[in-house]
Amino acid sequence: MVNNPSDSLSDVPLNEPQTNIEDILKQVEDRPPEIVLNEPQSNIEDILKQVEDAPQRQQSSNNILLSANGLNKSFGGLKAVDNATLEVSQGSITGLIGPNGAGKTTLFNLISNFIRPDSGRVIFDGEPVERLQSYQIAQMGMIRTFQVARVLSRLSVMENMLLAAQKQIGENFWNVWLRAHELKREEKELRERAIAVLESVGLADKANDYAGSLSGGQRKLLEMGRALMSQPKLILLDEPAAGVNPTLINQICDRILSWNRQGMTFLIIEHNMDVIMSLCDRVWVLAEGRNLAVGTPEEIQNNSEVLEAYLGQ
Ligand SMILES: Nc1ncnc2c1ncn2[C@@H]1O[C@H](COP(=O)(O)OP(=O)(O)OP(=O)(O)O)[C@@H](O)[C@H]1O
Repeated sequence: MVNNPSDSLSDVPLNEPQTNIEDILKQVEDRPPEIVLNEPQSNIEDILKQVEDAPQRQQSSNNILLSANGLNKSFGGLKAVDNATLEVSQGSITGLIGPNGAGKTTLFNLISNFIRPDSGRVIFDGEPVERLQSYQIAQMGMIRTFQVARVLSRLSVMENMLLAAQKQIGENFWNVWLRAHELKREEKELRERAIAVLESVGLADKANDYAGSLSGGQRKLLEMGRALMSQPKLILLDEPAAGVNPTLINQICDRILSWNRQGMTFLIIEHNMDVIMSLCDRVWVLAEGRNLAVGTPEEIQNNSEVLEAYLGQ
């Protein structure tokens, strides 16, 4: 006689699954000790990390938005940045100056992680960032510009602005292409914001021109506008006045001051001392990769070591 499957099922005692659960619970209880030991180890690491970070979190609550400590970077035998320290207070315009080759741009690159430090620590907005990718730092709200403005020449000024508003996910072609397509959804709101920012940098009438047709100074203004589109917490400007005519320099300074009054924090590398003196609350001086001085613009202007470093050049 062939067994009916339903008959055989009905033969299974009802309490069988309960027995299985008990077995499973027993197995969990009997887990090998090494599995259990792993858990406290990772907790201890977490706790140590929290203790390590505690002073910096404290600093952050003391109004320090960015702090770099003991940063080092060598290129072959050349120590470009040598145990450098720098702090930027929330809401400030902080200057970074020094003779040619002092290591200012390298320090910018280390802070924004365009290059990795050999050692040292960077805390941004209360978090250590020296191990993050540069795009992750940008996503956290630290945006930088370059000595030679990096605009997308074959796109219009407006397209440059719209792309900058997207979450920074790296600069390769496909990421840019993906971003361009994602834009469709939120375009209206972004366009309104872009027009407002372009008006504030005096480029609204160039919105439909190719970015490549702009002058060097206008590209710098566009780069600053792009930085603002992502609504950052801190903007790092690398020589905003270099190669720019005096009228545009005044316009750039006005814009920086006006955005600062609205709450934006800036760290600025600049050789033009008039710009540094008129904009900055506090100035850090580097020479040969090392910290030489820090103080108000007036203090720095009258610091004999700083004058010597520049004259020595
Ligand atoms: N990628 C690199 N490879 C080798 N050397 C480098 C590199 N980048 C910078 N340097 C060297 O490191 C030193 C510091 O350069 P850096 O550009 O940071 O100085 P800087 O203060 O920004 O100078 P400047 O005011 O002229 O722009 C210089 O001697 C420079 O030649």
